[in-house]
Amino acid sequence: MSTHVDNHTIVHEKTEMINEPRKRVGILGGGFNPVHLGHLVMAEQVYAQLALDEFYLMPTYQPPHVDKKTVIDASHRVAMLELATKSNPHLKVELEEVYREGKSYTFDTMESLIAKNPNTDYYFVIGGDMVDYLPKWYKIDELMKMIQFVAIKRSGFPQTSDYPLIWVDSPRMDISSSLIRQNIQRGCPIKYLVPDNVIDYIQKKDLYRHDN
Ligand SMILES: Nc1ncnc2c1ncn2[C@@H]1O[C@H](COP(=O)(O)OP(=O)(O)OP(=O)(O)O)[C@@H](O)[C@H]1O
Ligand SMILES: O=C(O)c1ccc[n+]([C@@H]2O[C@H](COP(=O)([O-])O)[C@@H](O)[C@H]2O)c1
Repeated sequence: MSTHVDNHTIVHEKTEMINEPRKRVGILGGGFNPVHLGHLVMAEQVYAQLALDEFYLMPTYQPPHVDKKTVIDASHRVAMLELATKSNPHLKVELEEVYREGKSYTFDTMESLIAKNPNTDYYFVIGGDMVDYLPKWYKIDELMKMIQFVAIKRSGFPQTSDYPLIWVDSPRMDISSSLIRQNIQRGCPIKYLVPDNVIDYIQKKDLYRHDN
């Protein structure tokens, strides 16, 4: 087999890339400490309402801001995400930040993902509670030019921003990872708040009972 590549082949390949429809990919970044039904409902709603091609849940390695609490080891958070997304063919887990380690600044992550996938348009999803905090994100103005932010409307939080966000309406769910951790510590149920296979994992590994 010849490995010779002539100019005609290169031009042909470039034309193919240009003609290829751009891929539309959603990302929900978070601690997922642990993943809960609120995350999964948001992901599914944005995937469907924006007619995306794929959707990724992306665990942080280390939350980017110091005022955030610590998270348990990434290996457990990833294992729970794998279990939670197993039955849904278009929900996947993105491990970019876990592999990179260190603080998970979204700018660094998206710069790397865009370099690896230049034919993809990214839709980065955040809860409505995080919108007011966007001006404090690392290199936010550059990040805004690189990706499209999508905000999920959340009760009790304003639905306005100076940034060009897409607002998506999703069933309001008053669930958070903090609530799940609190329930576990207090011996309160987490059934129907977290997928059953994730509950099994939490019990088997004895997570969250002793610390937050
Ligand atoms: N119930 C929910 N409704 C809307 N957005 C949510 C909900 N739960 C989490 N989010 C959003 O999902 C993203 C990832 O959140 P994260 O993994 O930190 O979960 P969390 O439940 O907010 O965690 P914690 O309680 O530990 O702060 C964030 O943008 C957050 O605003
Ligand atoms: O890059 C930043 O400055 C930045 C600041 C706050 C949050 N984020 C990202 O927003 C996502 C949700 O954050 P959190 O703290 O609610 O888990 C997660 O992917 C973080 O990396 C990113």
